[in-house]
Amino acid sequence: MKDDILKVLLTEEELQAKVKELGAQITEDYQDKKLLLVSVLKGSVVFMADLMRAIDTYCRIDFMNVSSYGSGTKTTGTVKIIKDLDIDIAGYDLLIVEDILDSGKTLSYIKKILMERKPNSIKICTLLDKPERRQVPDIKADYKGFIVPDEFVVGYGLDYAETYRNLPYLGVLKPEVYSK
Ligand SMILES: O=P(O)(O)OC[C@H]1O[C@H](OP(=O)(O)OP(=O)(O)O)[C@H](O)[C@@H]1O
Ligand code: HPA
Ligand SMILES: [Mg+2]
Repeated sequence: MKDDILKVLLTEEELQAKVKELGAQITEDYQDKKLLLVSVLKGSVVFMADLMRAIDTYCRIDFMNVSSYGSGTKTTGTVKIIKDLDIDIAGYDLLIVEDILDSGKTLSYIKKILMERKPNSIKICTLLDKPERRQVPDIKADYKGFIVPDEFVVGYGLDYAETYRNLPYLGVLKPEVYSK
C-alpha cells in the first residue's frame, strides 16, 4: 500500500498536533454549550475519533452518512443520505466534523437540512480545506486544520475507491494507481 504513495503532504505528527490545537479551541468555545459532534461518515471517522478525545468539555456524538463521490475522484454533484442522525437535534449546539471541504456540495447540503431541524447553533470543523475547487462559494468552515492544494489526497480517513483510509498520514497517490 505504501508503494502507491507519491508524496506525503501532512505527516502523522503534523496531523496530531493540529487536532490537539483544534480540540483546545473547541473546548474553550463550547464550555457552556450543549455540544453535539456530528461526524460525516465515512471520511471523517479518523479525524472524529482523534478530535473528540482532544475536547475536554461535555459532548455527545452522532453520525450521518452521505456520499457524493462514488468510486471516483470527482463529485457527482448529487449528495445522497445513506444514514441520518439518530437523535433529535433541537436545542443542541452542533459541530459538524468533516475530513475535507472540497466543492462544498456535501457540507452545504448537510448544513441546510440540519438547520431546518432547529438546533441552537451549527458550526463546521473541517480538517482540510481545498478552496481552489469550491463550487459553492458561501460555505465556510468555522474551524479549519489545513489548506491543501488542488490534488486528490488520501489517508487519515480519506479514500480513493474506498481504499487508503487507514494511512496515518495524508498523501497523494502515484498517477499509475488510477489506471489500475
Ligand atoms: O466538498 P465536496 O466536494 O462535497 O467533498 C467533500 C466530501 O467528499 C468526501 O466524502 P464522500 O462523498 O467521498 O464519502 P466518504 O466520506 O464516505 O468518503 C469527503 O469525505 C467529504 O465528505
Ligand atoms: O481530495 C480528496 N480525497 C478524498 N476524498 C475526497 N473527497 C473530496 N475531495 C477528496
Ligand atoms: Mg465524506
